Amino acid sequence: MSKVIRNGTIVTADLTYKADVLIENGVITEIGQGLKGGEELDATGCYVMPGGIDPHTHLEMPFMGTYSSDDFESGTRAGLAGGTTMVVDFALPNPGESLLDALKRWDNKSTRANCDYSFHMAVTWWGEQVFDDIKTVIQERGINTFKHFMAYKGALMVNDDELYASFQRLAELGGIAMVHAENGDVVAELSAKLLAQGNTGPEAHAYSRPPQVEGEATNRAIMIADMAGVPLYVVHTSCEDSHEAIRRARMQGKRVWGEPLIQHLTLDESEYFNKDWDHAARRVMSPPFRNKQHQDSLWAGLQSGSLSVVATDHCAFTTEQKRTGVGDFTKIPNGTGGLEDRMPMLWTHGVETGRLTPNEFVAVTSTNIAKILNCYPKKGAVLVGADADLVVWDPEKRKTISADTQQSSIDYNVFEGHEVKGLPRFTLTRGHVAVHDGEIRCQEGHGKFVAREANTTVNKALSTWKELTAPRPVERTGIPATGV
Ligand SMILES: NC(=O)NCCC(=O)O
Ligand SMILES: [Zn+2]
Ligand SMILES: [Zn+2]
Repeated sequence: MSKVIRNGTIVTADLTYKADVLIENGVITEIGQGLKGGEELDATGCYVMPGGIDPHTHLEMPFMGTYSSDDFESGTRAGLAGGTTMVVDFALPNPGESLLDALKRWDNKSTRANCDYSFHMAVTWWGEQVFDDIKTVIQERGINTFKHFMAYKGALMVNDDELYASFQRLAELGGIAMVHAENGDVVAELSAKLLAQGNTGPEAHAYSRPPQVEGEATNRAIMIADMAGVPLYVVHTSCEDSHEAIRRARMQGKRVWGEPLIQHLTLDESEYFNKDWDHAARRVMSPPFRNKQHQDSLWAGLQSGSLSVVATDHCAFTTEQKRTGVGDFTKIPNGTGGLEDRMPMLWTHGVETGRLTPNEFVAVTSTNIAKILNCYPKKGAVLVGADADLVVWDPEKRKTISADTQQSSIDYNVFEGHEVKGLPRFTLTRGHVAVHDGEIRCQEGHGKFVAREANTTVNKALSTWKELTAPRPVERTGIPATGV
């Protein structure tokens, strides 16, 4: 049955106007005045926006001896409740495992998704197999983004030679490199020293990962990407040190994007000094929360365009899982939740405060990442022919965030007690109304994989420039004879 969203104001990354939206077979088929459809959704007083895309989640992720607790069912349900209609998760090969085998595991997990999803591929080791698999992953599996961990020494971390080899391969095949930018060697040394000095609590997690280690790794990744000629996406940019590197690179014309998280934008390091061990440990993630100056830098980056996307890095562990690290902060599983809260928190602290316009909100929660990932305008747009992944956003609707009412399966929420203003009235995933005025009507398994082709316009521009400016031998006349 067709649906029509009536009486709303459409807000996209660049336009704001009043119109109705007709949806047939999960796709937007008409935008205009006075439209009629089988089912009518009243958007009076609301903004009709592209559904959010969260490009950074870890659902049912094997990590630090356990699995993150939200899976593709509860995670995507949480996303939809907060206006997010697509997630991009990271497929992680074990050391020595082929990328394609890892992808099979992620294919199996994702069958329960309530909304559309895609994958980034992680490069966690390097060898001939990975070199070969990258081609298959890009050309046959529709995945064009590859994440590299510069941290988690002895587990997921790759070294500079591996980064360079992988980045070169991606440049050749039209992929995009992603990095978790922290100097893993220094973090390992600092962690051991802190433990030896008796710093065993969750606050030591923050001491072991100061902004400098993130800034250094970001600069290094930018340099390696530039040498390899590949576009670079820096995940969870948390501080000025890293932002400064990204800002400078962009001003130099390099193709680099930065992704702050809603947690880093709205929560700060004081959380780690809470006397309650559980409170502090629940907020342990990498990079850790920073001080207010770093937060201001991230907001300024979103305002000025030097940072492009707001994500969550949703990787939710229960209190019981966090308690594995009692007595040794290095054993606290790293990760926090946020899928349900990203859009309302960003609206409340961004749009309601005047830091962001509604159009900028759409850009950083949906449209920019759809363009970077190469799934625009199927996703991230309110256009005829686009998927009807939409959120009807009520700017007057309020709630207090609480674990008691959340969709996530964990037993707490890092935003507990925060008041938000601006929430979905309806969330539609390919035309299906998954959230109806506060009621959750998800359909398990409704989500489909979104394939993304390589060689985006940015890849093409960069390779053209690199070819034009490549080192060439100077043609000379009168070369002196050798061996005289
Ligand atoms: N961020 C975090 O602490 N956990 C998830 C894995 C990662 O992205 O580093
Ligand atoms: Zn990371
Ligand atoms: Zn992550």
